[in-house]
Amino acid sequence: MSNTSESDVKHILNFVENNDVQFLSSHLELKKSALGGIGVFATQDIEAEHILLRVPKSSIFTAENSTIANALVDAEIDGMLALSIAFIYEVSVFKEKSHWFEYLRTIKWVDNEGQLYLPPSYYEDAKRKQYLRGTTLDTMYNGLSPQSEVENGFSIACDLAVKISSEYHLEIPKIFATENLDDKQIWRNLLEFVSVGYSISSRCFEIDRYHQYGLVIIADLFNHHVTSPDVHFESVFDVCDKCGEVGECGHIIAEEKLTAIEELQKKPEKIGIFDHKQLDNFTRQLENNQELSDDELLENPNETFIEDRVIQGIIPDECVDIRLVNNVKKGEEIFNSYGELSNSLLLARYGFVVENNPCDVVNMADAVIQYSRKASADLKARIDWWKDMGHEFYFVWYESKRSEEEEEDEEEDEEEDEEEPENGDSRDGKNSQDAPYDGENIQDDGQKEDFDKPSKWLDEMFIDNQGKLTPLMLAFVKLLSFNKFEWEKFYTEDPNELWDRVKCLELNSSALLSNKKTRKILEDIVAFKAKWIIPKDADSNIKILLSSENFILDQVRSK
Ligand SMILES: C[S@@+](CC[C@H](N)C(=O)[O-])C[C@H]1O[C@@H](n2cnc3c(N)ncnc32)[C@H](O)[C@@H]1O
Repeated sequence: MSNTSESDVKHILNFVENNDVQFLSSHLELKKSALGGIGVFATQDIEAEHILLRVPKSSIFTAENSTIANALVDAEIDGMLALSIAFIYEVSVFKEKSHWFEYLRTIKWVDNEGQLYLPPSYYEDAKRKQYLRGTTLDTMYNGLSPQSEVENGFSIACDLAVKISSEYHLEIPKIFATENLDDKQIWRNLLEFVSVGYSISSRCFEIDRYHQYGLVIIADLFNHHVTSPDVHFESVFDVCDKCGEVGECGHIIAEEKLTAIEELQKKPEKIGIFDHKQLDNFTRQLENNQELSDDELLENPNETFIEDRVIQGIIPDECVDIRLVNNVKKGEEIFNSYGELSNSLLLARYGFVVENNPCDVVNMADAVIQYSRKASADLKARIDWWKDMGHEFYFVWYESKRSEEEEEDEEEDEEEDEEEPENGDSRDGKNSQDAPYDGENIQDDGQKEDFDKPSKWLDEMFIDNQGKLTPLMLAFVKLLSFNKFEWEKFYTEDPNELWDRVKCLELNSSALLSNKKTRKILEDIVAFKAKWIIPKDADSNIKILLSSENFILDQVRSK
């Protein structure tokens, strides 16, 4: 989808040269990849742990670093929306005058034929959309419906452009100049806005609490590998969200001072009357700490950077790094991972899919609904119970059991690690372009909501690439397999009793398959999923996505 052309590599390298970016050019080259666009390739063998790229946060394109940063802050616009608006101003208003132009000009949102890159929710060809109806992209992520967040974002951006024009006398970017346009023309502008957002979010990284999302030169050229990524994106994420400082800064001191005042005022009986001297001592202590941590930062050595062009005075914690985690051989393409993403999510966020994607899944929501409609009154009662309360209880029980097991594993690992030396790297591994195409809507895995999810109980019904059911779907099948007596014995709406009972719903995949009754229930549900007929005239992304769903369901059918 969003691919860089070979002729743009020189602009990228110019920007690198002029912006204190450390790039291991002695061992790497940017050239055409078989996957499309540009990729990053090794020109010599490189061992794991080397840093391939170090970019000061001040050289990352973020809303905070952009020319219109103040206007965005004043308007309280942040996240991906701020990044998209800032990008549009740099490339369409400031152009050559922009500090960022040499880099941002290389980011395309239209293809060579002038067609906009659009996510499935905004495909203009109705047939293309139709081919994806009923797929996981549709049923699990609602990824074929226009996104209200994007459309609200567009209207916020248009209003802001008018405000900026009157306050700062800046021209209104064409994309936001909607006054006097008819609905059709406004829709075209909206589509272009969607396309810009889709393109930049397919290559942006989560930087830190201050910058939020940003475009990191060269880091955004690594293509995605599902199973064995070679690099890791590293950034100190926990910085002051007001100024971006690592460690104690004036804002944090002020915040801690405020908290201290509140604490002192809250507990007069313990601490006595509010004591200014006590508080000033506390503040001085914090200020001293800050000086200390600044010194520490300056001393931070840079051992693994093998580039000859090491720039003096760069503070590693104020940079983001791309670190190699695998050994790579001369001539190989070096890959990042954008996350363990199904084809539906890859298509929605990045505009491509992967053949034989081990992270692919098929959502069974539609089949479960149809199965439920045809079920007997007895089974319907169980399904209603599961929908109303069962799945929530089971989810909480299952998660707590899993975290207990993880804690036990960690304790065991810690015991084993006690003899081994520590790595010492405190940087966050905010890996990959795990960020959204529409900014506020598609989000980091597990942290925020993906699109408008239909309903959690259905959302958890899916089958993975190995033909395995999710724990909640397994439990659902087990519930349906109870005979009348077992169900009556199990059924309760008393939360205290339920906590103890839900554990008997636990089932694993091999137990499901070895039991005739549970296997039959699964077959009955899967029977509501028709096999996709692969349309000859569909594009390759659609063909791969549909074939992958067929492959996953065939595995269940054949068992
Ligand atoms: C962050 S960019 C990577 C660099 C990109 N190749 C370029 O030329 O700018 C992400 C885009 O690269 C392409 N891409 C990355 N990994 C891919 C893969 N495994 N298969 C197909 N396309 C991929 C997609 O077009 C995606 O939207």
